Amino acid sequence: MRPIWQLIYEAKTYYRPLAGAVASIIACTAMNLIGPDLISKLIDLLTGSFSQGDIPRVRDLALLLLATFAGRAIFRLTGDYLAHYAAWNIVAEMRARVHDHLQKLSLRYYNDKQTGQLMSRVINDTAQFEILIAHAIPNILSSVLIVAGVAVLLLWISPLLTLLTFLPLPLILLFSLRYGKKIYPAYSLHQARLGDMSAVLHDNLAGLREIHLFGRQESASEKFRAQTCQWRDAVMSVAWLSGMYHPIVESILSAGTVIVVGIGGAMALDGALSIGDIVRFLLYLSLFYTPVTTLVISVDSLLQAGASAERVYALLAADATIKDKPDAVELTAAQGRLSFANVRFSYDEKGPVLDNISFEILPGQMVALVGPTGAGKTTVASLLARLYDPEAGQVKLDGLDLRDISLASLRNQISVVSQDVFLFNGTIAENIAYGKAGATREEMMEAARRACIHDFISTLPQGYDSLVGERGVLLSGGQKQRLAIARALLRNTPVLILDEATASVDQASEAEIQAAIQQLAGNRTLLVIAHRLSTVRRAHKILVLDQTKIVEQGTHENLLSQGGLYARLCACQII
Ligand SMILES: Nc1ncnc2c1ncn2[C@@H]1O[C@H](COP(=O)(O)OP(=O)(O)OP(=O)(O)O)[C@@H](O)[C@H]1O
Repeated sequence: MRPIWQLIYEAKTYYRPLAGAVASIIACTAMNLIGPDLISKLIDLLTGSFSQGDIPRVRDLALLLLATFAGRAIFRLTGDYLAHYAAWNIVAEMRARVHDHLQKLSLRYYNDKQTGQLMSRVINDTAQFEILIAHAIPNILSSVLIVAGVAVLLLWISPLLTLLTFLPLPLILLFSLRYGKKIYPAYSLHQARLGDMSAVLHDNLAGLREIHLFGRQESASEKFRAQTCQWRDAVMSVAWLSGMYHPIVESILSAGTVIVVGIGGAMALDGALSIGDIVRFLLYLSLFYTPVTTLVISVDSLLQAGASAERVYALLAADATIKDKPDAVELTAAQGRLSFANVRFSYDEKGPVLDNISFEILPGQMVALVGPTGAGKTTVASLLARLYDPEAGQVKLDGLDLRDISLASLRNQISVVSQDVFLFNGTIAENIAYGKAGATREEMMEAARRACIHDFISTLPQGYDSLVGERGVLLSGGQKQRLAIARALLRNTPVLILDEATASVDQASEAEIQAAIQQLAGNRTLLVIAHRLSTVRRAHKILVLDQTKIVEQGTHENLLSQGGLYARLCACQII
């Protein structure tokens, strides 16, 4: 229940509409309670010594009843609107908050998470808050008010009959407590299964190309179907529990009606109660049963929202490990001196990916990082951009430990073109300008020219305003890479890291891009990670990474003459 209290506490920003909703609920309850009283008065009048002179009283009672019903409708509408207004605002804010938190969390957090699962928390779990705020809590409030009001009125009509009618209530309470214990885990499981199903759906849609290429549509369908079956089973277990609960509660409650009809009828015959009182008692009793059932359903929703709130707050409690120190330095224009000092880094308990790595890249130098696949080259780039922090040692820019520099200012000094280019669904211009807000068309075109993509863009009917499709599906791998290079060049940062940035580009274009990038070296620091060693021959220094260590470093000629790993790698590529 703690997450529910936390959510209710956080809803305080909407106290005005919520207070309005509460006031409307109270007014609506009052209207509900007045109705049976007016009807029984009418019956008393009609079954008593009714005369023509009583007609105005009948008319007044009817008009009052009409006003009560109209008032009830107006207050219900107002309460409903205000509660929904607050609820949907809270859901929207919560979704934005969870999204923003996800943006802040370090990459390490995502290592063991599935995108679909996280999407389910942002969309499905937060949707439960609307049910809580606009339905469960107002229903609980109005039910409690009606139950309390009706109990007082019933006691007032006949204390004996009331006590007899309420005999089954402790049974319902006991039963409800046991039910709560069973249904809460069932709701948690339901939300978890919903998350699993979203995760598989996300994988199957994102990996559609691979599914087609490997002819795995059937296995993808089976996987999704299996997940839907698990979700269905979880929903069915919730449906079974709540489906069983409601008829049982109703049956216990209906014992009350039997008692009123039997014992109340006998009391009326004895003259201890009037027919009007019996009718009033029965009308109030029917008012009493509905809220008791509603209360149960609402407690259900409350528990379901509790399970969702728990999942959402667990996500919000995850701490961003990569964050600014309170006294972080704002770097405005870095010189671009990069260094690793005895750096050790592991992704998990499997052991270090980098161990005791030290090197320095001077401003304006072009340094290449080469090595076998999986040696840790991309990891070096990630540490330089502070996507991760080292376990031991220091990564520095201009002699400052990256942990002492504000993240925003650090990222303003470094551009990284990654192996896997990600383009956003939008136009080519939007994707190039992504790295520099407010870039002019001219600047964008200049960057595109340097990345050898301008000519291609010019052939498109809509030029720079052409759409790239989701994740850039409308472009080839090489075109995407060139766009990503243009995006990085436009930023014009003192440090540029190219991680296999030209791997999908044909050799002629690669030579052109290399020449353009080479021109950049001199006034910026360049770290080039490449498998195609022909692209790194002119580097000031080549670092050779293998099995967590830098095993060789020097110029192309030096390293070739040493006849070590670099020479062997070059021999394989016959450069
Ligand atoms: N997010 C991650 N979680 C766990 N292990 C990872 C993660 N990313 C990379 N690794 C592991 O770290 C090691 C180094 O990976 P890295 O991507 O840095 O190698 P690389 O030299 O860039 O490889 P390649 O040349 O194939 O791109 C690999 O063994 C890889 O399996």
